[in-house]
Amino acid sequence: MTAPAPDFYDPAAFMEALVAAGLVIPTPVQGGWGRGPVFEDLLQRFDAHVMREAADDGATELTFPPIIARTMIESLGYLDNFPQLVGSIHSFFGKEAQARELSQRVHDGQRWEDLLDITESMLLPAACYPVYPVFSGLLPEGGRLVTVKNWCYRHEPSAEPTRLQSFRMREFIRVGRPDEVEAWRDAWLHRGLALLRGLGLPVESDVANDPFFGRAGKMMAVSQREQRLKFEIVVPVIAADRPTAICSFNWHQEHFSGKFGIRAAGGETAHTACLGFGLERVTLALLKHHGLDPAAWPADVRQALWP
Ligand SMILES: Nc1ncnc2c1ncn2[C@@H]1O[C@H](COP(=O)(O)OP(=O)(O)OP(=O)(O)O)[C@@H](O)[C@H]1O
Ligand SMILES: [Zn+2]
Repeated sequence: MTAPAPDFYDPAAFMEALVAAGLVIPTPVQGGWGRGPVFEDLLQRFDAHVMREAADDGATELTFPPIIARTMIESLGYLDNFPQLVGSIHSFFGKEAQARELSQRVHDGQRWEDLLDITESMLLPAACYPVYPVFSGLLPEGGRLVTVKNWCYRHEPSAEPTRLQSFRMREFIRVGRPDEVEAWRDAWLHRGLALLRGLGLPVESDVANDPFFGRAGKMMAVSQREQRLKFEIVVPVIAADRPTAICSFNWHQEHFSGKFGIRAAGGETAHTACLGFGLERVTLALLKHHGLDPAAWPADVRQALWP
């Protein structure tokens, strides 16, 4: 093996190389870059690989748009925990006169956003959120397993290639008796590590916490860690000493099932857990570790992704 180049973990140099190779297409939005055909092909191939590995689990695939009801965001407590990340959809509800004013202000280079009003929707921050209400009521024996893939929005603009404002997640969502759900989470933690190591990524898992807002948020983060409710699989992508989370496991216990009245087959309140692969981050990790030309990737990695 050759030693990595000195700039191996320079995020700006990595981004520049991705752009020069046509893998990534710059746009004026930080963390809003476009994907070239090779990048997108790799991302879809990784997703297909995950779906093949999970095929025997029999997850039901559901598809939702990348928007979510404002009332859902309110009831999920997202505004209490992550107000810094939200994306809210606004539109124009005015009449002719206001439309003329809007147009005039745009042409005059003045601010115009106060002429908009909120709509009933917000941008989806996590692919699993629309799924929980689907489970409302009494679950069948053995609970349920659903998978979704979706675009997620988080307002965390950054020039760093692995921190996007709009990105995709492949998630699996398990709901059932507390012991079933915990066992599923534990099993997938091992499966996830094996799957990613099988693609030549030097991944590790660790207890983690969500980026809860503010001072009260610090305490929530500590408690989440103490209860070991969140795990991440991490791999160095833009820094050797600060590995990037490419897959996260969240055990919500009764958080969602209490809100949406989800009961296990025996009648007790169910538990839920989800796991999500960050698809752009996995793709970036593969490019970082195997090089920017997928034709030259190790044979076993190619075999897994080009079966
Ligand atoms: N801003 C982002 N850009 C790209 N991928 C992301 C981003 N935020 C999260 N992800 C991916 O989605 C997965 C699931 O999201 P989750 O909410 O658990 O992330 P997170 O723990 O908040 O991530 P981080 O701690 O890095 O902000 C993460 O493991 C990661 O791979
Ligand atoms: Zn989730």
